[in-house]
Amino acid sequence: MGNDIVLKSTSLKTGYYNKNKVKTVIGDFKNLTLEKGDFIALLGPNGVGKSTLLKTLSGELLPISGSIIIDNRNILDYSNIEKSKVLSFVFSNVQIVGNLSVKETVMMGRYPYVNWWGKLSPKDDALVIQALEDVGAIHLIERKITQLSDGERQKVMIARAIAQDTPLILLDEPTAHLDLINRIEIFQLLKRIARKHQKSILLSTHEVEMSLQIADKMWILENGKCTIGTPDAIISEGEIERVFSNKNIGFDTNQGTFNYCADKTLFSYNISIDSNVEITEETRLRISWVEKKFLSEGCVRSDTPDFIIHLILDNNSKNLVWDISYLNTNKRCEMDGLDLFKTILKLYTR
Ligand SMILES: Nc1ncnc2c1ncn2[C@@H]1O[C@H](COP(=O)(O)OP(=O)(O)OP(=O)(O)O)[C@@H](O)[C@H]1O
Repeated sequence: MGNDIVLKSTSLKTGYYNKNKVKTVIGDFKNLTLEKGDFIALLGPNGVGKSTLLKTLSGELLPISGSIIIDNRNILDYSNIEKSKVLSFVFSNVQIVGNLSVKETVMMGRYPYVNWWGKLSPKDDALVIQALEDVGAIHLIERKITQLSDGERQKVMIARAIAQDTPLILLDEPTAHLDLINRIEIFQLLKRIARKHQKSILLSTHEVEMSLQIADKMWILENGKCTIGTPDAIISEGEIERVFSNKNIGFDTNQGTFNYCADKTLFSYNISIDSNVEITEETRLRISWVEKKFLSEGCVRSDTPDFIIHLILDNNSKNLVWDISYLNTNKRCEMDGLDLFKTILKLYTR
């Protein structure tokens, strides 16, 4: 195993045994490798087997077959205490045991290293402080874990994993239930940790757009198989569209974002801008959002459209207005996208 490889699995099958010892294979993976400093997002639809894979890689679940080597040793050969020195696992639903303080919670990450007398050393104390500083939660150190918000608690659980100081950190949906700012913060924080401490980090997530922007590599699970690649490779191979798009969700490969589309085509349109209109950034933005609205309603752009929509400067009001041509009718309406859509819909359905 190369020096930078932290985990390597070979011919790994994940899954479960029922009461009668009948096995269900959930995932079948040829080779999976995690290297030092990797920040990897594990993605896939609900129920595809992300948690099962993480639990198997962490040794919580036995593989159906195949091997997992961590730090040059088979995971089955590790005692629990030895395993907690090579990998830490952050769960999505934080199980709070007792009424511990933030400091005591992060201290738990140091228990694999307690000395003969079961005592934590000043070095352990320093590592706990450092971990809380790394996640930006040092100000919470004296608080009770039960008195934190979900985002704060998640940062503390990540601090505990940092304090555990393992080469490998696995996280199961660490951003579930968090608001956008906290989701981005957790992603960036984990990436910083991967870089700064050369940890290998694998997290399961449903954040496709964020993973494309922040992760080094993506592992995409589908039908029990895993496709691995950098975001640019994954996008250019059309993998995101294939796995995550459907008739209602389109993927914009240039922007790396999803667009919501309607099931049925309603009407076709074309938008143009009058030469008297000054095209500012705001106008351009407005039009692009009008088009998103149209897309979500099932309207398609066409060169031979049902509706010709022209953005003009109204001579009287000096405001920008939409001029709509449909059959032999002309109608005007406010710049607003919803107003435009409703006006067109009325003409179309009358
Ligand atoms: N203990 C279990 N015994 C049997 N089957 C299980 C068990 N836990 C999960 N499964 C099944 O294994 C499959 C994969 O579940 P898993 O939780 O790994 O999916 P996931 O990709 O993490 O899903 P989600 O995105 O919804 O969290 C599902 O069909 C699930 O019902």
